[in-house]
Amino acid sequence: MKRILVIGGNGQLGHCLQKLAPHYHDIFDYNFTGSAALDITNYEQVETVFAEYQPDFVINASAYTAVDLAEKEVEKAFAVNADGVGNLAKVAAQNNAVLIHVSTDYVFDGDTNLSYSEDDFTNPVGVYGASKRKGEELALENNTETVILRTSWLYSEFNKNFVKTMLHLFKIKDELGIVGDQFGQPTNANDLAEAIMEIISSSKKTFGIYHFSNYPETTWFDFASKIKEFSASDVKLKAITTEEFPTPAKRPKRSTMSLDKIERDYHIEPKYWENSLRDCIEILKTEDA
Ligand SMILES: NC(=O)C1=CN([C@@H]2O[C@H](COP(=O)(O)OP(=O)(O)OC[C@H]3O[C@@H](n4cnc5c(N)ncnc54)[C@H](OP(=O)(O)O)[C@@H]3O)[C@@H](O)[C@H]2O)C=CC1
Ligand SMILES: Cc1cn([C@H]2C[C@H](O)[C@@H](COP(=O)(O)OP(=O)(O)O[C@H]3O[C@@H](C)C(=O)[C@@H](O)[C@H]3O)O2)c(=O)[nH]c1=O
Repeated sequence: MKRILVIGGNGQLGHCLQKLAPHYHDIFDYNFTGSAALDITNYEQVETVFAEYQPDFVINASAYTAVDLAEKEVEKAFAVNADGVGNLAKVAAQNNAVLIHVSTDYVFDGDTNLSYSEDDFTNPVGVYGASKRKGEELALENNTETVILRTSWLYSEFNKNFVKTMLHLFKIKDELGIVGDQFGQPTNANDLAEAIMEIISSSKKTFGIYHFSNYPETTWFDFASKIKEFSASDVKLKAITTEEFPTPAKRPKRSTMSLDKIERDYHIEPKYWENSLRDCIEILKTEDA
């Protein structure tokens, strides 16, 4: 049986992978680790866990994801998102393990009207994006058998994310201003977990960078408006500009990614974000009931 080591098992994506694991228990053995058991910034610890478990595949679902705080905690963001990823890639290569690493649309500056393809120029506008881009480079340099999945605007029923923040704010506010001039593609992390497992299960693997998200593009305001509709909230939403919602970190204006390559190489078809959002809100409603 092939072995999968999941790093960041307690995170949002980690939880989605755990939820999906029973579907694959006949084919794969899993080891889910949190940062207490495996801190990827600690090279010796990475080596020890690999030596003990001997994984065939490593899914890196761990990251420093606090976009605004990263502007202050630069070293911490780079330690996890860059150096830690380099550690994983090196040790994975020494152990002949395939690395599936997750990255972000925030590696792009967003100053475009086109969808980004995988080999487009990166130019992060914040520390989080810069640290994730460095992580991509270190992953590819240190392990030729690396698949990088860049995704965007991730949410799910687990952990902290935009959908859960909105649902909380809808309960405590009468009116909310939401940025309507930043464009991107929301992605249900459960769909990302499925894509990762399809790639791992695929008999023919191609490596390198792939984009994966739900589609088509939208704005944070339109995304919030659908969250309001699906949750039957009567909060009042107002579209505002980026300038009207100042944040410590700059965010890309339009980070929409083309999804053609993953469809061509792995036959993974993109899903409509509205359908995936509806699924998530239905789950959250039953949890709330
Ligand atoms: N969230 C989003 O909107 C988006 C996320 N992404 C990317 O998707 C991936 C998954 O994100 P998501 O699930 O939302 O992230 P979360 O913030 O929910 O989870 C990240 C996990 O990383 C773990 N972690 C942090 N530091 C370390 C470390 N030094 N060693 C080991 N583990 C560590 C934490 O573990 P513990 O809890 O055990 O401390 C945490 O559970 C990340 O690569 C992220 O950059 C891409 C686009 C959008
Ligand atoms: C809470 C809130 C946010 N916003 C805006 C701020 C920002 O421009 C946008 C999204 O806010 P957030 O801070 O929740 O999202 P943010 O942390 O920027 O989300 C990003 O996270 C990282 C990890 C990624 O990799 C990205 O793909 C992306 O998902 O919504 C409002 O306009 N009104 C509000 O009330």
